[in-house]
Amino acid sequence: MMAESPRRGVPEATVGRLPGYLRALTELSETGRDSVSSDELAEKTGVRGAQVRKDLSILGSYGVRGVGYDVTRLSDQIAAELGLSQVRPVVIVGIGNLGRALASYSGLATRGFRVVGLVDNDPAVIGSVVDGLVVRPVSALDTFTELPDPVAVGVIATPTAAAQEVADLLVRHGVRSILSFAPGVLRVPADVHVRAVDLATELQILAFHEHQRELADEGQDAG
Ligand SMILES: NC(=O)c1ccc[n+]([C@@H]2O[C@H](COP(=O)([O-])OP(=O)(O)OC[C@H]3O[C@@H](n4cnc5c(N)ncnc54)[C@H](O)[C@@H]3O)[C@@H](O)[C@H]2O)c1
Repeated sequence: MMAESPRRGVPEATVGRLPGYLRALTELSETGRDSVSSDELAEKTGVRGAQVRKDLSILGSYGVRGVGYDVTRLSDQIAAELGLSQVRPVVIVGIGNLGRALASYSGLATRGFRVVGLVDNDPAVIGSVVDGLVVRPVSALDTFTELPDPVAVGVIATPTAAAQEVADLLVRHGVRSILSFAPGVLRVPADVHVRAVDLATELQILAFHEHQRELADEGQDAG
């Protein structure tokens, strides 16, 4: 059975496609478009038209025949479903190559997130400034988690060896959503949501497909 998000039975796979629809709708809106058909949304997001219609109907949105979906209304609806109507504070732990790049990534702000804290444990890094924010020691996590608007997402950009320790620390500070860039599995309590971005795994999957193509080509040459 497909996993469902806890609140109202929106399948996890549908949730995973909503950001793509929202990005396409934002682009359309920026070019002054008022409406869009499900087939155009499908083309822009690489999802089948029938799937787009099904996903949107789960949100209670049905296109008008011959007109399609209202771009603004659908964007608002998806943003509300994703909980983007409020800005969510983010703290990044591990301000090395990747942490610095993430801290300066403007796409976070335009998608409803605000980096409020940068944390590292290296005295050589602590005190440096990245995109207007001073890197703080790990002990400063309290400062961010006790804000009136506490940290919603903790991003882990440390080496793998430190990732579990950092995840434990974030959880102890009440962070319930973690995005980890460190390869490997994190053990967290059941009410903590972890998303992992593993670049090396993605590249290895591409390598597998390259390898299959090479084997097929060799087979053809031999035959
Ligand atoms: N750099 C990339 O392009 C890239 C791409 C994909 C994934 N990753 C992954 O992201 C992670 C970071 O990569 P990087 O290249 O930025 O490494 P990096 O070595 O440049 O930076 C890691 C930072 O984490 C800090 N750190 C280490 N232990 C810590 C702890 N316990 N608490 C707080 N800070 C701590 C270090 O002081 C350092 O500043 C790695 O797990 C890596 O595999 C990196």
